[in-house]
Amino acid sequence: MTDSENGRRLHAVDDALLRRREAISDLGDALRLLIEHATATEAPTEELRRAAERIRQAAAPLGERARGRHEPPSADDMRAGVRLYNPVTGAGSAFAPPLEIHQEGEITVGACTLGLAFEGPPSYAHGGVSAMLLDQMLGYAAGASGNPGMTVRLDTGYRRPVPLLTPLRLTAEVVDVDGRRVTVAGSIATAAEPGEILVAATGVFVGLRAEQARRLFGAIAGRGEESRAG
Ligand SMILES: CCCCCCCCCCCCCC(=O)SCCNC(=O)CCNC(=O)[C@H](O)C(C)(C)COP(=O)(O)OP(=O)(O)OC[C@H]1O[C@@H](n2cnc3c(N)ncnc32)[C@H](O)[C@@H]1OP(=O)(O)O
Repeated sequence: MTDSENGRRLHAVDDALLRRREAISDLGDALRLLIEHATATEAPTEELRRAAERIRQAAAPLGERARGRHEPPSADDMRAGVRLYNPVTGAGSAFAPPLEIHQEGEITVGACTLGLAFEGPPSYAHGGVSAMLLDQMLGYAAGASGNPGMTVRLDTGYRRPVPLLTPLRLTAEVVDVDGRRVTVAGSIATAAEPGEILVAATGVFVGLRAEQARRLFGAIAGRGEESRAG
């Protein structure tokens, strides 16, 4: 194969992957709309039954070719941090708000709006949802500082309830690195009043030893090697 033929082939693979990622995001958008409408709906009971039937029909072909627990999604790229089904940030996840995260210097900044599906106390977010957002934010900050790790501790202080259907601003910052142990602090506020902290959290993240990484993720890494080799 000539260089230009090889180049065209790689380009076609990239295009196919990009199209698949777009399709996954599109499906994620549709699922999130479905969840939000299904949570908010006061449609007649018969309409709920018809919708349930149509949704089962739509879901069936998606289940025909499904991956298993140790098989990463074909459109993901773990090394590049592309995780389309992450339940907090994944564009393809039905549950994800999704939270959008970026880095501003040393500070990790996140933005999202929680819909009615995330309700705990009436009109406010469930406390577990706030903890989930903060776990992701703090974990991202640890990774962005060059110290990726798993959460071993997450302390969450709920100062004010987090309003639904309101743009939120989240921040996180590494406060200490002690060997494999990284301590990160973060918070949730509304975008309109970023100075008023609603929820504050401190998390401890531990970088895995090689043996721990092999024990926990060896099966998945093995699959990655196989699919790259193939
Ligand atoms: C741009 C970059 C982007 C990056 C994007 C990435 C985004 C990702 C975001 C993802 C976000 C989501 C992330 C998630 O959701 S991660 C999912 C939730 N977390 C877990 O499932 C972790 C479960 N825990 C374990 O499997 C083990 O504890 C591991 C394997 C992690 C450590 O194994 P082990 O427990 O046997 O420990 P060790 O012998 O190795 O020693 C470890 C060191 O740590 C200290 N320690 C242990 N426990 C605690 C504790 N509770 N408080 C304080 N310190 C603790 C310990 O004393 C020792 O310190 P030292 O004695 O050496 O000083």
